[in-house]
Amino acid sequence: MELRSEHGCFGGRQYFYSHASQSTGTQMNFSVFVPPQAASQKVPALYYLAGLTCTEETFMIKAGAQRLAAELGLLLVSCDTSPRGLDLPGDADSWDFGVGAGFYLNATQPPWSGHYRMADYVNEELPALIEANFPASAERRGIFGHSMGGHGALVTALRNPERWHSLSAFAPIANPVAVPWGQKAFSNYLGNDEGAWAEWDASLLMAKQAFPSEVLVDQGEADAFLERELHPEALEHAAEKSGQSLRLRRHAGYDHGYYFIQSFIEDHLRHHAGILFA
Ligand SMILES: N[C@@H](CCC(=O)N[C@@H](CSC=O)C(=O)NCC(=O)O)C(=O)O
Repeated sequence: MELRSEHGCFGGRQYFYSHASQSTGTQMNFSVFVPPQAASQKVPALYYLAGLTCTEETFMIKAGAQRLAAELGLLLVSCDTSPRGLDLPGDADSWDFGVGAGFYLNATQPPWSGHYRMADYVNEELPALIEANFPASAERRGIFGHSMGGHGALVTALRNPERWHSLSAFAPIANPVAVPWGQKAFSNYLGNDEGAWAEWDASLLMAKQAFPSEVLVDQGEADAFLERELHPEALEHAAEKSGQSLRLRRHAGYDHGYYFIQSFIEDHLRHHAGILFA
C-alpha cells in the first residue's frame, strides 16, 4: 500500500491510499477514516460505495460523516468507482459507463472481464486489505452507498449476507435491469443474457431472499434521476415478497446530490452503529 496523504480529523485520522489490486489488475485508490477509539481496540468498519463519476475522495470530502463516526467509533472506508488507466475501447466515451462507472459487478464480457471486477474487489479484496492493516473488526462490517453505489451496496450485501451485517442506501439504482443506466452497463459488462443480469439487481435479489437486518433507504423526491433511473418502489415490492424489513423514506425537496446525503448521513451512521454494536 502506498500512503498518498493523511490528515487529522475529529480526533481520528483520515488516510488516502493506493495499492496494486489483484481483482482489477490495476492500481486502486481507497480512503479510510480511523476513529479515535481504534487506538485501543478493533472497531466496526462501514464501507461506502460512491456513484457514477465519483472517486475514493467524494464521500470523505462531501458527506460530512467523520464527526459522528469519531463519536460512534466507526471506521469508514470508501474506494474508487472503477479501475482506471486501462484505456479500453470506449471506456471514457460517456460518464455512465466505463471509467467511474464500474457498477460493482464482475464483468463477464471482453474487454471488461479482465479488469472490471469491482464485486470481488469490494466484497473480498478491500475488506481483507483493511482488516490486515487497520484495527477493523472482521465480524462487524456494514456497507452503504449512493446511486450506482447504493445499487452496489445492496447487491454486495444481498449476495453475501454472511459477510455483511448492516446495509443502507441513498437514492440507489434499485432495479437496474429495468432502467437505462443499468441496461447500458449490464449489456456491456454481462452480455445480452438477461438471466445473468438478475444476479446483480437489488430488487430481484431482495424478492428472493431477505437480508438479515433492517435495510434503510433514503430517497429525495426532487431527485432528477428518480423516475428514469432509480425506481425505489421496486424495492418495496421486493421487500413485501420476501418479508424484508425495509425502511424506505421519501423526502420532499431533496435532490440527488451530496446536500441530500449530508442531511441524512447521521441517520445512516446511527442505523449501522445500532446493528454493528448490538
Ligand atoms: N454527469 C454529471 C453528473 C454525475 C452525477 O450526478 N453523479 C452522481 C452519482 S449519479 C449515480 O450514480 C454523484 O454522486 N456525483 C458526485 C457529486 O459530487 O454530486 C457529471 O459528470 O458530473
